[in-house]
Amino acid sequence: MQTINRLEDLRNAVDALKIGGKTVAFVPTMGALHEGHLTLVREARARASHVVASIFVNPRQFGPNEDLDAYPRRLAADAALLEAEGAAVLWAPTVDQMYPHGYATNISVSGVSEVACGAARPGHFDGVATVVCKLFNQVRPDFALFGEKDWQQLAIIRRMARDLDLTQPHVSNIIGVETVREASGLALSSRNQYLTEREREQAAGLSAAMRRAISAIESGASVPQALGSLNADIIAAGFASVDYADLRDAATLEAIETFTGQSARLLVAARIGAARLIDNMGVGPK
Ligand SMILES: Nc1ncnc2c1ncn2[C@@H]1O[C@H](COP(=O)(O)OP(=O)(O)OP(=O)(O)O)[C@@H](O)[C@H]1O
Ligand SMILES: CC(C)(CO)[C@@H](O)C(=O)[O-]
Ligand code: BAL
Repeated sequence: MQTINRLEDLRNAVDALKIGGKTVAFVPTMGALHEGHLTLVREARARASHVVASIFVNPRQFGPNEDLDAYPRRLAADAALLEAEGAAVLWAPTVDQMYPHGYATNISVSGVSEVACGAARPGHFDGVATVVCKLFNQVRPDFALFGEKDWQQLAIIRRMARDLDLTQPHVSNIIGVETVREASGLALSSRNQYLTEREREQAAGLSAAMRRAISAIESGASVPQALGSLNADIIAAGFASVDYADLRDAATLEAIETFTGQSARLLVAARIGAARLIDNMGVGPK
């Protein structure tokens, strides 16, 4: 595997990978890799001839009081994991390369970016859309893979690809991969490292509470009532606060007040210890 940190070298490497009509699948990450990321790489390998992964802790998607400085960075260990999974190229640009002096362009996807995590983290999804658009233009992959753990992010990237007529990748080749969980049900996340052992056990209560709320909604309970009980259950599990616990349309993320079997997603963000954890699950037809 080649680790590359100059754009010109990346372009040459990707051109070489594509010789003979070979395909490239791209897995963007912020590093601190875990089994969730590695599952994306395996899925990418199954879909394309070669895999390009990126590691870039993107300052534009962190708010002023968020964990940009504390975010775990361990490039050498991550590179070894990617190499063992058969990735061909690791693209690891610096902040100055991504946003050189004078950089002035922002991509903002309205609607789907404005609710849930977008309301709780102003500017976050502009930062995500902007960096992902740049990464797509830099790598020009045939496929790109994202985790469903970040469901709203995936919906925003698909909206952006559709709206901007992106072809590398085309929106139909932006692939969502099911959330990888610990045996306890806790969704794997780089930010789980901020949890103590006790908080990690308590955090497992989040997915259990979500599953109970989904059963209630699918059995006909009123959505506001089920979400009220879910909030209480999350706090009872040991979380300090709930940023949001919403039932939303799976694609547009519009709020759903009455569940009538439509394709819906239960999305939650809640705080425990030093971590803000997110999770989401499907409701209704799978
Ligand atoms: N548990 C998981 N299952 C599947 N995909 C995942 C999982 N965790 C992260 N991913 C995906 O990996 C990609 C890179 O995510 P990122 O590097 O931000 O990791 P993360 O664990 O989500 O970190 P964070 O703690 O910042 O949310 C994203 O597409 C994300 O959705
Ligand atoms: C997609 C992404 C790599 C953009 O920085 C990031 O938001 C992430 O890791 O989910
Ligand atoms: N995986 C989402 C990236 C973020 O929280 O900034």
